[in-house]
Amino acid sequence: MILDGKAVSEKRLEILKEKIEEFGLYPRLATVIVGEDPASQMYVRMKHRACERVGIGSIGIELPADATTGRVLEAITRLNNDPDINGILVQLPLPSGVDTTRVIEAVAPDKDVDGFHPCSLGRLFSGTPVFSPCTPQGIMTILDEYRIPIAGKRAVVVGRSIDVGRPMAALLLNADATVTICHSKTENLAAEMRAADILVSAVGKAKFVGPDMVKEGATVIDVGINQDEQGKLCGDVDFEAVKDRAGAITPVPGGVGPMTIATLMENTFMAAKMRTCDNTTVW
Ligand SMILES: Nc1nc(=O)c2c([nH]1)NC[C@@H]1CN(c3ccc(C(=O)N[C@@H](CCC(=O)O)C(=O)O)cc3)C=[N+]21
Repeated sequence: MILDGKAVSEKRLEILKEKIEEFGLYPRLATVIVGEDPASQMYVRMKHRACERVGIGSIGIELPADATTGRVLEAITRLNNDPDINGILVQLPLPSGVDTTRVIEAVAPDKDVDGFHPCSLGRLFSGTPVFSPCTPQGIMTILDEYRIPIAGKRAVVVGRSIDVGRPMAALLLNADATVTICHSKTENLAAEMRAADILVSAVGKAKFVGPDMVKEGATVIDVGINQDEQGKLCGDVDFEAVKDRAGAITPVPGGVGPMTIATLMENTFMAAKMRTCDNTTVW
């Protein structure tokens, strides 16, 4: 079975659009992009387009590639203090001259729709999440939509980044999976991966996951964004070689990517709702 992230994201965006209307809210997202990396620009454009579609206002802050950390922090402080902005997204990666950790930690936790702030990650790891990072949360949504059982299952996450691997493991653990995190130093990696009922690959290497690493019937989630020999977009998984062995598998494109954006919209709605309706501060 192919897990159609595009279709699930469309469905979730439609539902969200109705909810936003029903609540009479006009959430607003600010994106911050530093430099002119074409891929980053494309992702940010896609995010603004999604905002428009569901009734979220958006503004884009663009800083030059040589902006100092101080200059980026200044922009974030302004957005933190702007009552019209509910969510702040700093597009990653930042240029090497900018201190990414300081920038992430400068975002007000109640506007942290990316879920990368230590407050958000701390909540997630304690099992009381507020904003979960969009890519792993989007993966949970897709597993849920297709009714893939998680509780008690063996989940293996390959990759330990702050934006994908670590929060993915925390979300799966919160859903009662037995979770293993693998990384570049893992011994007997293929054997670890072969034990997985749910295998999440966030490695960044084309055709990294072959059939010898996949248990028959496993659910395979491909977070990779790579290029094949022809320069075509492809994931970490050798899709053609794995698809018949896997019980369920996400394609690239059309799998995890669209879910990331749909989840960002949901997080931004949640940020607006928290401020306007809940009348409580979760922090
Ligand atoms: N602060 C921050 N938050 C992010 O969420 C974030 C980020 N930085 N930096 C970069 C990554 C990457 N990312 C993607 C979003 C959508 C697709 C997506 O929709 N991809 C389409 C294909 C698009 C194409 O044709 O290239 C698909 O897979 O079907 C992919 C990747 C968000 N990221």
